[in-house]
Amino acid sequence: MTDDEILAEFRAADALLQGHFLLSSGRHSEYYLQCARVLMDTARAGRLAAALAAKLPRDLRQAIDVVVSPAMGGVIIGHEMGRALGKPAIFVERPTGTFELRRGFAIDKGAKVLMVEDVVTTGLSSREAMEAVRAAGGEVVAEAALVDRSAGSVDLGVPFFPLVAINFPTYAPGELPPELAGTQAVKPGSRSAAA
Ligand SMILES: O=P(O)(O)OC[C@H]1O[C@H](OP(=O)(O)OP(=O)(O)O)[C@H](O)[C@@H]1O
Ligand SMILES: O=C(O)c1cc(=O)[nH]c(=O)[nH]1
Ligand SMILES: [Mg+2]
Repeated sequence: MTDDEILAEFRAADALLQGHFLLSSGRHSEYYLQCARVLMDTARAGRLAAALAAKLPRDLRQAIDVVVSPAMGGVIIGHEMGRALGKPAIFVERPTGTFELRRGFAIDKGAKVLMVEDVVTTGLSSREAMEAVRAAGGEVVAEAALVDRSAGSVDLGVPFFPLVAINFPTYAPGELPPELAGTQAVKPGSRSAAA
């Protein structure tokens, strides 16, 4: 799929939002990609996962033992990636603020893990999820995501395969541009404000 075709899927799902958003990292942005709206169409979710899986080198695809995603945003695309790759898909979640495996999920010692996210902005959530995977005994060999909002500038410490890379500017709370300053930010994601 071309970048234009992928962004057309986001527009068709009314998932490219404009306003004032507080992101998971604490940064602010005028734009938000609501991947949950893209993935609510199961055929579209399957199509995008197949396109993302096709971006992974063949030897990497074969080496992966398990797909792990950070909840909530990573769960659906992680599950679809597991289906596309023919691998099991599990997730980490943070009911107390730190990612952990629950629900009877476990990772075999040394298992090769593909981390799958919906969106990567600063990479903070990805790095936190990778810590949980390593603590559980897994080896993170790569990450895949629907969208890299850092337009290639983020370093996750492992090879990173986004379906599309976009540069939507983000701002620290004290550095808001005039069009955002003085407007109330909406926080669509589920990371607790305290985490
Ligand atoms: O690269 P980052 O700066 O960490 O930003 C991206 C993260 O933000 C969103 O999750 P969020 O924490 O909002 O919660 P959710 O997945 O539960 O919606 C998204 O799903 C990524 O996990
Ligand atoms: O950085 C984020 O929290 C974020 C940005 C975005 O565009 N979409 C999303 O789901 N999360
Ligand atoms: Mg998330």
